[in-house]
Amino acid sequence: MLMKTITQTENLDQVDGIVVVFSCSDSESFNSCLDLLDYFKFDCKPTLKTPTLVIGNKTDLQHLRVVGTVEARKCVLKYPGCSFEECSAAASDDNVEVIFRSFIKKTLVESDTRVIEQNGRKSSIATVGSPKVVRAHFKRRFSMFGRDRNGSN
Ligand SMILES: Nc1nc2c(ncn2[C@@H]2O[C@H](COP(=O)(O)OP(=O)(O)OP(=O)(O)O)[C@@H](O)[C@H]2O)c(=O)[nH]1
Repeated sequence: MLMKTITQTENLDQVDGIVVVFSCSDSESFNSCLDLLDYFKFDCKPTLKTPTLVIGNKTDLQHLRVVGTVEARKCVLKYPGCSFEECSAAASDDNVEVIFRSFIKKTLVESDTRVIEQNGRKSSIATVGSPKVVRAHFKRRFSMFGRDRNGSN
């Protein structure tokens, strides 16, 4: 299903971030994840710098775990621009939202930085702006995530 989504994506070099999810209880899914990282980071050169988050899901199934945290992190961090987290989408108290919010924040900063670099300007508002400017920037960019389905906050 994931591969289908990828082949349909024509402008991979224009994406702001990539999230790859595997199951900690399925070594095949981890191998597929590494195949995807090979594709993104080595075959698909324009996305080399694109922030990429790899998530080991299903940590609630500890008794079925076959992919170790240390091993997975070590493999993933070898790829440029990659970070690694683990979570459980099934455990209601898990930090899925925190992980995604933090990654989105990172992609927005890096995407703004890339745009500014492409436009040939010297500084980045996202990384060297005053705290006030940065706060206003994120408030604007995150306002879309704080709304419920009716559009109210
Ligand atoms: N125990 C547990 N089950 C999960 C978790 N996340 C997803 N699942 C279950 O795993 C199954 C597959 O989840 P999907 O959301 O369909 O994910 P998918 O990537 O399309 O899954 P695949 O069928 O493996 O390709 C479903 O039965 C989910 O309920 C998790 O964190 N813990």
